[in-house]
Amino acid sequence: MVRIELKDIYKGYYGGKVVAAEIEYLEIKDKEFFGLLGPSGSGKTTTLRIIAGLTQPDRGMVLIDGEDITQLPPEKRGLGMVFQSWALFPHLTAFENIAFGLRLRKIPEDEIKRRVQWAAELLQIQDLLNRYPYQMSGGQQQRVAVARAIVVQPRALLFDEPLSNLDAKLREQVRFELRKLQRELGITSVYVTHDQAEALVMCDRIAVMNKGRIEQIGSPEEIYGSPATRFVAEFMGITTLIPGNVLEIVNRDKSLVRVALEEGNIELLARTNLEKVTKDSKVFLAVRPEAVRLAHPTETSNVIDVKIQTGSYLGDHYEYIISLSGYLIRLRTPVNVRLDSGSSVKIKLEEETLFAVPR
Ligand SMILES: Nc1ncnc2c1ncn2[C@@H]1O[C@H](COP(=O)(O)OP(=O)(O)OP(=O)(O)O)[C@@H](O)[C@H]1O
Repeated sequence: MVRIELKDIYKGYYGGKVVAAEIEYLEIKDKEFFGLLGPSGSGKTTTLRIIAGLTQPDRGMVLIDGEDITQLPPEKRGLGMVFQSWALFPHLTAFENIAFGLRLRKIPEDEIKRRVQWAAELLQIQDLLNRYPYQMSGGQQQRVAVARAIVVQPRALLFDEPLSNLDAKLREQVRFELRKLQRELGITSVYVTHDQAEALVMCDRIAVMNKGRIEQIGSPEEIYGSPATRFVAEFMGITTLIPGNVLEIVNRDKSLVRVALEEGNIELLARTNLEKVTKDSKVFLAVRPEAVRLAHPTETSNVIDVKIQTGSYLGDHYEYIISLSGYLIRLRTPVNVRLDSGSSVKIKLEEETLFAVPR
């Protein structure tokens, strides 16, 4: 079992002007694939380096399975790392790159051969073991870097944007392979990325970071579907936030509230987090394109009249811009449904997909 905890961590630079990481408590569970997600400079790498022992925190503790390892040097923590740059040794073959950590540990030669073979098979790079890094593609080098990290049988794996040097198509493929490998090995992993989609498809849980602090921890569904703060809502790709006030709690079990938008005399039902939002709370209604569609004639709940402003053809659908309470939102329709600019339509805003975020 390998469980990682951070307690009361603080790391600042320039006399505290820059807070690189400030984390009250974070637990990464056994066998979990845990994502640290946030924009550039939000403290993801600092947090990962503190776990690795490459950065010493100003304050706080790092624990593995309850044991305080804060003072332990990186090489004694038993953690495997895969970096963005992969950092393969250019003058060593794939085999020697993978074997490097084993040689440092003075493992006998036949055991080294066996273990490198094991890692190479897992990553399907058996045929590449005699090649030098310059003789391999980016994706192949990346596999060698992962093989090198797992061959020492680390207690946990730490990834820092390991796929960012790969093109989009390969990145998608390797995401699934990495995740499959992690499951097979049952190894606790921490994965740093600034890519929302990557975090959503790969991780069991995600911590969204902003300015060194964790804004929200949750499953991909929770982070995407129930953002706890405005920052998370915007970072996870919600295009429009419309100010409103909560009139009433409509259904506690479904976390459904009625929100009055500040402009335009419009009331809408939306989901929210009832631990943070109560009657009369000021909120933003977070509207994603997938919450908006044309209303069926018989629908009445969350249906409003709007005017189409402009439209664009996007190959597999149309996208129209409409104004809601003075804010622009998107309406998507299939290519067989064409609407004219200036025409009036009824749209439905799905209660289940609309989310009210505390303001
Ligand atoms: N060694 C350092 N000296 C000074 N400031 C630093 C140092 N390391 C990190 N910082 C600052 O701490 C903050 C967090 O940096 P960090 O690298 O952890 O962010 P990040 O989320 O990993 O960003 P990126 O995605 O760009 O790598 C940034 O403002 C950064 O400039």
